[in-house]
Amino acid sequence: MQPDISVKNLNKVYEGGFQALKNINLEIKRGEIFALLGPNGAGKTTMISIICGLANMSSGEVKAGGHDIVKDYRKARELIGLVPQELNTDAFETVWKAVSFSRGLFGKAPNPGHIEKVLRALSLWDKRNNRIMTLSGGMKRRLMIAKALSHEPQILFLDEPTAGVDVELRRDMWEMVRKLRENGVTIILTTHYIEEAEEMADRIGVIRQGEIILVEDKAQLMSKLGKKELRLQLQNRLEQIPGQLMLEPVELSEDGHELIYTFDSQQEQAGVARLLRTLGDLGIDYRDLRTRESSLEEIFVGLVHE
Ligand SMILES: Nc1ncnc2c1ncn2[C@@H]1O[C@H](COP(=O)(O)OP(=O)(O)OP(=O)(O)O)[C@@H](O)[C@H]1O
Repeated sequence: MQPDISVKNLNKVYEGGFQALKNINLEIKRGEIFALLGPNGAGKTTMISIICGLANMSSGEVKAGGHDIVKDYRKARELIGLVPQELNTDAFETVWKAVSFSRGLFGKAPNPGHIEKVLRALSLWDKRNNRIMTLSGGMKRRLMIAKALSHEPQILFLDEPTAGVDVELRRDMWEMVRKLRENGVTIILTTHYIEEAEEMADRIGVIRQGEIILVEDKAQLMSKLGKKELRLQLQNRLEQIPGQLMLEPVELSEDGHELIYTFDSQQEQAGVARLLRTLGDLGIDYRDLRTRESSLEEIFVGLVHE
């Protein structure tokens, strides 16, 4: 199946000469949730703006649903909904009008049935006659999504959908995004919140200083780059790591009561067996043994600081 979004050799050089995107290549599959993760200023918004037709690329080729976003602008744009970081709608407008108007911008015939469905799905139906200025912050966020869905897009971009949102609303948003995906919408979200990518994404792309440094299935990423840690609580305090363990990836806790052994998730368990055997040979007893896997956050921090 052709990808919903295909980006080839995309470059963006801003006026003044700053290169915000460097030869980006990326394909987004139909029906997936793709999280684009990167630190401040990495180029996430720039990339989304180009794909959504709000900014020009310097070179490269981008297609949405097979349509070139420059040569076949209208067809490509019709397929895409964008939830920007900030709401840009007249505060005096009503919810119903704002969402209906958004649909009209795409040249689509009015469809009150669809607008009603979207507003109900986003729990905004009761507020349809309210002016936007009377909505709470969370409702305004949902309104932005409603506007983006007004023209029935196949692909939805969410630019930091939960920045500054409380935990409860964040969970609601996640739930909503999942429902959209169930209905066949392809979703690309940018986020600073690694927790969000971990919770939601099927695949993750990491962008750093304008370059995509990795694209991977979430599960594979976590098993490939994740580390495991084995902590042994010692029966008796150690002054230092015994010579026999010097070549192993072992650390001694500051108080001397714990040995910490770190290994790659993918690595076979042979190292652990060897460690435990050596401890047995040395007569070092332990009371307790715990393992821990690194979170996506640790993987991400490791990646962007490499
Ligand atoms: N209009 C512009 N002119 C010049 N440089 C720009 C312009 N817009 C963005 N940049 C620069 O391009 C880089 C990427 O910015 P962008 O907003 O795409 O990053 P981001 O990953 O979305 O960051 P954040 O997470 O902070 O939103 C930054 O260094 C930024 O200063």
